[in-house]
Amino acid sequence: MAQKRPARLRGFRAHLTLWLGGLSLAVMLAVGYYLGKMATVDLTLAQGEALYGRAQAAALQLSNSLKERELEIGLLSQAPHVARGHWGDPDIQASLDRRRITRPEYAWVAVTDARGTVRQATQDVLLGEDMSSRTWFQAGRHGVFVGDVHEAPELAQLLPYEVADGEVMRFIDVAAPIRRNGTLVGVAVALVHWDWVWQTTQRAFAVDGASPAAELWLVDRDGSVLYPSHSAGLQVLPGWPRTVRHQVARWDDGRRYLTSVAAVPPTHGTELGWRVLVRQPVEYALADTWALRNQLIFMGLLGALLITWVAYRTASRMAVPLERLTAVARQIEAGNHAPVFPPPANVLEIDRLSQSLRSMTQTLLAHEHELEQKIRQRTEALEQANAELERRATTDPLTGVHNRRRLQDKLDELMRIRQRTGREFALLIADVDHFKAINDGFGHDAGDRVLQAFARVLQAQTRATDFVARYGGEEFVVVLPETPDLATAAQVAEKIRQAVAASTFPMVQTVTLSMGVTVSGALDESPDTILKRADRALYRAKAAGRNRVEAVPSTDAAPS
Ligand SMILES: Nc1nc2c(ncn2[C@@H]2O[C@H](COP(=O)(O)OP(=O)(O)OP(=O)(O)O)[C@@H](O)[C@H]2O)c(=O)[nH]1
Repeated sequence: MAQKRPARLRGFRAHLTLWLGGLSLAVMLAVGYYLGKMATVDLTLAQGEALYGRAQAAALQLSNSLKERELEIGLLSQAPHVARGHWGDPDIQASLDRRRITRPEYAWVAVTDARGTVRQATQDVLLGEDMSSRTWFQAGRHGVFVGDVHEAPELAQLLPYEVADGEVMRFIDVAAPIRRNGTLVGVAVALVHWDWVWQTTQRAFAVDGASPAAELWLVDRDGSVLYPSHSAGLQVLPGWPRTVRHQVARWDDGRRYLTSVAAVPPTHGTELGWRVLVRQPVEYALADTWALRNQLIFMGLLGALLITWVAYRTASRMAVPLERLTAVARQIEAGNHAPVFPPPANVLEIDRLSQSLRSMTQTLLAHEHELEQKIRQRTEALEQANAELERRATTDPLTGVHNRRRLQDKLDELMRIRQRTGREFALLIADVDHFKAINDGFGHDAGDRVLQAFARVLQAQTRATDFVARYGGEEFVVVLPETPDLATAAQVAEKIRQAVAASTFPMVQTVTLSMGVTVSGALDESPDTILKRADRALYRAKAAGRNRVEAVPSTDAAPS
């Protein structure tokens, strides 16, 4: 089954940094977002109120401007020389002209009689014309009147006045009744250049440039644009609630504007129902708000970065001693029994870990040392046991000399050496004479003791490099590896024979032996042929009367 791959391991440092960094980023962004939202709402409200204030100021300015005109025409209508109703009076003409000249907003100032015929007029425009059907006349007979803005093409041709390119000359009618002793004798009227009134209003609006890119519009009671004239007639405030002072609205051009609407206060005589509308693109209106929001986001990110950095530093402070401890643990793992532990980290848990690792190492090392001791002791015991086993496996238990199995191995080894080096060796078979009689006469134990003493004599008479083994019963084999010469071998055998004959044995006192001697030769294929040859020589010695040595050369072929 395929093993699941382990997840990629991250260091303590990376873990702590990632977690704290991520957490602080999330918290900072959440707090920043919340604060930003609050600030945005408050600032947007404040901007809206400011814009509304400006719209209101403009509306007031407009209203005041109209009221001034209203007052002026009202005063004109009440002037004694006008109220007398003597329409030929040159003072009336002078009054009219004075107003037009001193106040450029007046396009035309006139007085009519009670029937609506123009009796005096600046520049004699429309003099003698019947104005009884005009709204201003109808309304002006009953009281002071300010009319809506209107165009007057026939008058525009007669009146010299500069208007901006693309603009149409438009006017506001201001009229007031002329009464003498309470009886209507006529109507005083002035056509005020709307353009002038509106520009005055606009100048007041833009006087300090506090609202960049803001536009001032005038809207009538139905929501149709009165000014600027390029948008005249446009419906701009469908569904604008009366109670709402300002709001961010998307306009027909697709842009979003902070928009504010203020009602133009009524004049003394007329409730025009106009409203001043101010709109400012949100990128200008809310620039401060957005800047604050960006600052908050920036501060949040900066804060998160700072916390991440602190987290990284803190994690490093803790990770470094941990990494050092890990290195120490690796040294111990690699067999270093005396690792150098790092200095205290001044962090309780890490120092405790270091202390634990140190004492654990000492305990482990003590155990390891103890284990090594035990292993060494056991190994020694095992080696001794093995040696003892080996000794027992290769030693004759009665006499202590090599046994027949060991003899076989020795002969095999010598045969291999002979094959490789050509070095020959001698082999002697010694047999106690009449041993049966000893057993029979003195008992089996006595026979054993004789055999032990016999083996000791054999060993005493041979060199350390020679090899003595019990071949079986009372037969022993002596191998002389460094004696390739038959005569020398026979001399050694003779020496042994004499030594045995001269020795005193337990119980039986004297013992003799017979020996067969031979040396290995080129024709010998196995140890067996050599043993058989020596045995033949022994047989000869026995046959020749015992207590003697018989030697057979290597070339002596076995009888077929
Ligand atoms: N005590 C004792 N006797 C043994 C041991 N091994 C063999 N014998 C005896 O040795 C005797 C050997 O007798 P034989 O083979 O007849 O030879 P011998 O009596 O020595 O006669 P020759 O060799 O002809 O001189 C036998 O009686 C065996 O029982 C042994 O380990 N201990």
